[in-house]
Amino acid sequence: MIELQGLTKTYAGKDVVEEVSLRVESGEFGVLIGPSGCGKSTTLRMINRLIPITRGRILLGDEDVTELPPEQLRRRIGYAIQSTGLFPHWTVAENIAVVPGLLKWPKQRIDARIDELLNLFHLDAGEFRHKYPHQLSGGQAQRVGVARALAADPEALLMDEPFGAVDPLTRDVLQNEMLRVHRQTGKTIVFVTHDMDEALKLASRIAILNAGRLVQYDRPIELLTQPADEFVRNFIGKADLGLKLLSRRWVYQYQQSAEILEQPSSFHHDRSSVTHGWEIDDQGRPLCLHGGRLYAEESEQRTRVTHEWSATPDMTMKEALSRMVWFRVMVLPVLDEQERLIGEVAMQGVMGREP
Ligand SMILES: Nc1ncnc2c1ncn2[C@@H]1O[C@H](COP(=O)(O)OP(=O)(O)OP(=O)(O)O)[C@@H](O)[C@H]1O
Repeated sequence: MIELQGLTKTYAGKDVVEEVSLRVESGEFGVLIGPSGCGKSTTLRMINRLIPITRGRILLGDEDVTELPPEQLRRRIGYAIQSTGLFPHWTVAENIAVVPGLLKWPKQRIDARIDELLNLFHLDAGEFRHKYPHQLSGGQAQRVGVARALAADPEALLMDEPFGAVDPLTRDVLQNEMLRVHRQTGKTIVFVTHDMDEALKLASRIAILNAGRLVQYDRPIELLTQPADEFVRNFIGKADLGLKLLSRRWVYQYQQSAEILEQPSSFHHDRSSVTHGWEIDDQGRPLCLHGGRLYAEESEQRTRVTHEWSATPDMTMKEALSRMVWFRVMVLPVLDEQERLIGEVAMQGVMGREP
């Protein structure tokens, strides 16, 4: 747990962070967001004492961080930043080993930890251990940066716009990995971003700062449905509120059972309704959708299931809806890890309930 109590930072007589109080519970994913210059990074850097506090207190568990010895602070709080901060003349393994080395872990334990972390981020240890930062793509370097922050198994992880510098596709992949790693490790995270979509996707709680002050600290859904004031409403962006809500909903919440056709060849679409069914192979993987197209004249067509044209339970409903629109279908198959059909998610299901 990390708790800020009346946290204040003053530069040249001006409060750039002013009386900020909030609590990120153990295992929570807290996000700090706000316009440029609102004090996000300053707040984050006070937590690990890179910047001295002017007033107020920060607790890690029930201990005041200003009273922790530096090596304890390094072990208990990991830190990852946008530019990764990897040492360019050190290999990936040497970079990850920095804090465990400072803590004088035995070599064997450090080696095992490096492999474990590279695996966690789906980087092949044999291949990546010996690479130098310039031999990595932006996304790979970012993974190594986060792996390094996790090296000594800290209870909390601070991240300052870690995915700010990568392209949108890689960013999406890294965000998904971050969610998975958060689920797997249960770390308490404080994450700074200026991207509302990123915040809504990752956060269990979002703190909105404006000019050094905390304006609202809430769960994403509450922020979207009950913004504290006009500033928050504008900051969230009114335009695609419905889609933003769906970015906080997951396919498994909308998943329904799928009808499997015993005799696909005899399937005939009834034009008055949107009935449809799935043809599967002997492994249970979907081959085709019969019916279920967006337009009536297409409704008798069979649609071959492809990897892109499907959903997984942990996909956001925004992504699922986007795929339905793109592929002009009313329904997507939901697949398990072996790509077997475990259900379906339908456009009607999205429309038929409150977001
Ligand atoms: N060392 C410093 N001396 C004086 N003022 C500073 C210093 N560091 C930051 N500031 C000021 O404090 C305010 C908050 O800065 P901070 O970097 O925390 O903002 P931010 O919300 O992280 O912004 P961004 O999204 O642009 O990174 C800004 O107005 C900045 O100019």
